[in-house]
Amino acid sequence: MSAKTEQKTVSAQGLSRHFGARTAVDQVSLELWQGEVLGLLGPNGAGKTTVMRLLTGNLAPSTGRVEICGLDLQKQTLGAKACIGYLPEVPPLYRELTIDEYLRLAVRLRRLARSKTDDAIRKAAERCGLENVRRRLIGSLSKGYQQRAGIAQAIIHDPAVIILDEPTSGLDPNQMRDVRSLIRELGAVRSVIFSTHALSEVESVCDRVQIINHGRQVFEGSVDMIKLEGTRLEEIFTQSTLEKIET
Ligand SMILES: Nc1ncnc2c1ncn2[C@@H]1O[C@H](COP(=O)(O)OP(=O)(O)OP(=O)(O)O)[C@@H](O)[C@H]1O
Repeated sequence: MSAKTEQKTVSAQGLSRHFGARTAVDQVSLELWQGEVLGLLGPNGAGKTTVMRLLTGNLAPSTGRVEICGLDLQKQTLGAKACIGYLPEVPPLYRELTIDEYLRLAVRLRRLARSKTDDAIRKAAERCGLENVRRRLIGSLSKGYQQRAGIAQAIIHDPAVIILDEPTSGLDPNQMRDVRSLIRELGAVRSVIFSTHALSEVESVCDRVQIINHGRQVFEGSVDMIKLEGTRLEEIFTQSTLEKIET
């Protein structure tokens, strides 16, 4: 798998988030190092998106704290957010813009220096395999290419931490394979957290997996260790998310 280093990039402790009487996330902690890919798993409504929104500073926690590259997300917000790239579940795309125009907008939103704009767009487009469609309207591209555009905006500022909410959802098998290998490439030198419902994806792409159920962390472990022990992730998932029926 990838080359994990000693550099801790994400540290989230005791994160909870309530929406009125509903607890979406309950005391979740999470750590990530440079060169690591973490898969976030859980049934529908488990709290994965909410955890990601808390980690990216798009949502304030009810309790707990998040550090990104040693910066407190709530107190040193701008610095911490500059280290994060985020692809939400519904990618923030503008169908009427070309890829180039869209990435130019992403550069401006990230307040990168003007002199770095062209280079940043070229690198992000190259990394995401978008070189040949830079002048095409986003609305005219396939879902796979649109997803790549979403990832390109997330990495435009070369962040240390990349957070992707279901990046392969709705893609065909070839597009899935491409996005998975992109995640692996990104995770080789950065830190990536992504959510998915595809367990095989976690086994092939991730270094570690964390399972959430009803807002609580119910499993955390290394993918290599799971394989070494001869256990199947599917079994672990079923066991840790199984609803116990009271008799
Ligand atoms: N803004 C909100 N207001 C009220 N409840 C919310 C809000 N956002 C999320 N929730 C609730 O929090 C819980 C967790 O939702 P979340 O979207 O984080 O789950 P998820 O694991 O990402 O689900 P899925 O796999 O279906 O995308 C759900 O019960 C959801 O209804």
